[in-house]
Amino acid sequence: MTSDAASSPPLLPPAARVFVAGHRGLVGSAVARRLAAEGCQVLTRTRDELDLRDAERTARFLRAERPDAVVLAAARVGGIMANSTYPVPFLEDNLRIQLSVIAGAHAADVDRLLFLGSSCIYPKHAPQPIREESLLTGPLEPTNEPYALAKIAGICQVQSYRRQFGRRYISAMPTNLYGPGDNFDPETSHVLPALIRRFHEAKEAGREEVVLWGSGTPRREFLHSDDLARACLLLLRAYDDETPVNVGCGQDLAIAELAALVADAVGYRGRIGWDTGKPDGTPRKLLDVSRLEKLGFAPRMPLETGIRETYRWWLHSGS
Ligand SMILES: NC(=O)C1=CN([C@@H]2O[C@H](COP(=O)(O)OP(=O)(O)OC[C@H]3O[C@@H](n4cnc5c(N)ncnc54)[C@H](OP(=O)(O)O)[C@@H]3O)[C@@H](O)[C@H]2O)C=CC1
Ligand SMILES: C[C@H]1O[C@H](OP(=O)(O)OP(=O)(O)OC[C@H]2O[C@@H](n3cnc4c(=O)[nH]c(N)nc43)[C@H](O)[C@@H]2O)[C@@H](O)[C@@H](O)C1=O
Repeated sequence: MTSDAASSPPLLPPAARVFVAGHRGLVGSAVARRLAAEGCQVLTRTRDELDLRDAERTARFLRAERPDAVVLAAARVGGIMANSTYPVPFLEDNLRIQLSVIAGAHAADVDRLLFLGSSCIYPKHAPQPIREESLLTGPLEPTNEPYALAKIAGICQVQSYRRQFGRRYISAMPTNLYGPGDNFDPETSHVLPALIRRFHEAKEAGREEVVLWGSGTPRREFLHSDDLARACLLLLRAYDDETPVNVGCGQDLAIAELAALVADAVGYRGRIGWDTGKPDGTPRKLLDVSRLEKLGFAPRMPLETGIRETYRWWLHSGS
């Protein structure tokens, strides 16, 4: 599973040049910070400079730059409502980006690539905690099926380049993430930044109730983006197998419990209501992270601290 055989080149050379696709996003920005802190050279392009859905331009860019490795953290991403409202771009943008970047990396003879998937690739009712082996064993959660199918195609693409061409491409499946640089738009974001914003605005306006989506009973696992970035570095350096690797913290909580934590961090003291007309999504999504733990990973950021730091970041970000 791991490979640092003396005969083969290192999976990630010291001071490697790494193209981080999606470097302005939650994940890409954390990965770029981590790579730079560890002495790597980070190569970036904004979406205006290079739309990664454009296969020809992406291939040309990768051939010209020939990085040592690619981290594919560019994607069409969003919370439960964005996924269910815009299924077409969640399917098509992600398929296009993956086709451009993964095929383009191979054509440019880039031998190392990390593809970021998501825990939503697993069946809606997968046994908990979810092992990597649960992939393709049951029906998906309908609210994010197009996105999940695109991500499953990405995993298959990575595995196919390994099998047919011997490429050292790998996939990581992160749990729900949060941190600085997240999307705080109340309609399209994930739950944690949405709650920070909703509670903050209610506190500022002196409102007595905030109504959240769904029943509050679904359970989710949250990992800080800096912890994810450390996991990505570990995988780039030490993992070389076709099985995707789950990335999480190994603990989950109900959305109602998360709401209480966020309200406390923000200082909102009013009531919390639930709009059960809004979707709950998957009832539970807790990853089995034993594969990653065997490589030496342990998360560092406690959820309460991470929420407080992310709230502070957002207050000062002006976003
Ligand atoms: N956030 C989460 O909770 C989770 C995320 N993941 C995975 O992590 C990865 C990154 O997600 P995250 O950082 O949260 O997402 P963000 O939305 O924060 O960032 C996505 C990045 O992709 C870029 N991008 C999107 N479309 C294009 C395009 N056509 N051409 C070039 N760049 C593009 C965006 O550019 P721009 O800045 O210009 O918009 C942005 O920098 C995704 O693969 C996602 O599936 C997995 C599990 C959970
Ligand atoms: C990472 C993952 O993210 C998405 O899946 P999700 O985990 O269901 O995402 P979410 O963060 O949007 O919601 C989590 C829970 O929280 C509840 N909830 C309450 N109040 C708000 C609220 O105000 N906003 C949001 N977004 N959710 C809320 C919401 O009803 C749900 O029960 C996937 O589409 C997929 O893209 C994916 O991979």
